[in-house]
Amino acid sequence: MVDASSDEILLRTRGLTKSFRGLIALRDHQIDLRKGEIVGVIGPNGSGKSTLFNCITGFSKPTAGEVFFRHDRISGLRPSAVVAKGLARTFQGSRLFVSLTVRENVRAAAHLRHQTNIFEAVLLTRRYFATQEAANGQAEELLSLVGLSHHADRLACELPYGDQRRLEIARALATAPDILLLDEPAAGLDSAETKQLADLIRRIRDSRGVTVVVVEHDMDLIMNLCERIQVLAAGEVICVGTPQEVRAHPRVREAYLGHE
Ligand SMILES: Nc1ncnc2c1ncn2[C@@H]1O[C@H](COP(=O)(O)OP(=O)(O)OP(=O)(O)O)[C@@H](O)[C@H]1O
Repeated sequence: MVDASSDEILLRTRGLTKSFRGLIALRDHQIDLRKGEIVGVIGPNGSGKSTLFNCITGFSKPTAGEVFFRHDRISGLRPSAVVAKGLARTFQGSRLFVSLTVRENVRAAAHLRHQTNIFEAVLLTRRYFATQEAANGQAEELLSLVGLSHHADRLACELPYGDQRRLEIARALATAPDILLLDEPAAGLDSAETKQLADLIRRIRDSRGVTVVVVEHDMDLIMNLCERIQVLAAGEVICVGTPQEVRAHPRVREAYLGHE
């Protein structure tokens, strides 16, 4: 069991801004993420939540501002370089390899971490086999963590929707991240599946020490799961606090909770 959260700051954004032809989707964003915390990002549709994830993970180039992971500036890096630093994400829609099995999906992601070069693969070196074995072991461990071991040999496209979402999380974890960013992980899940998801996210943090950021519209999930919540409205941070503080904040009620 890993200590819940520490004072170590893993991720910082400063002045992070993104505009699309004049429309400011994210303005002067700032957050300090502490190691081991579970943080929620909420806000009405179009408030900049996905833009924030895209700017942090290299899928979108910020117009201004910076992102730091530990002491490294990561803004401007390609998505694969951001993953290699230790940040993994899931997307709003499914991005599984539907024609691969569940196990193969996790193995494919593990390659981002356990890299072997083409010569080792052709020459079948000892290091190549060791790397393959490590990736296999890790895939089994992750499938067990997300409760999908019994589906390991099924095609990803055959899984029920809720299982596919958990497979996406296993795939992100296969890159051995320090920070996991989940974009609307509960979308399309029923209330029992959403509860299981919350348990899984807590398990991931508790057993692996992974810091988690969740963008979600499901208020019950956010309020029950997150220790700290940041609220965006029209691209700006309007409040950061505990679930209780956020719930009681007048600007949040006005911008978001009032329109539930
Ligand atoms: N590639 C793009 N080109 C132009 N405008 C964009 C682009 N991506 C996002 N936007 C705009 O930026 C604003 C913020 O969008 P974003 O998707 O970040 O919001 P969101 O909070 O994630 O919304 P939702 O909850 O609906 O997913 C919106 O006005 C959106 O239309």
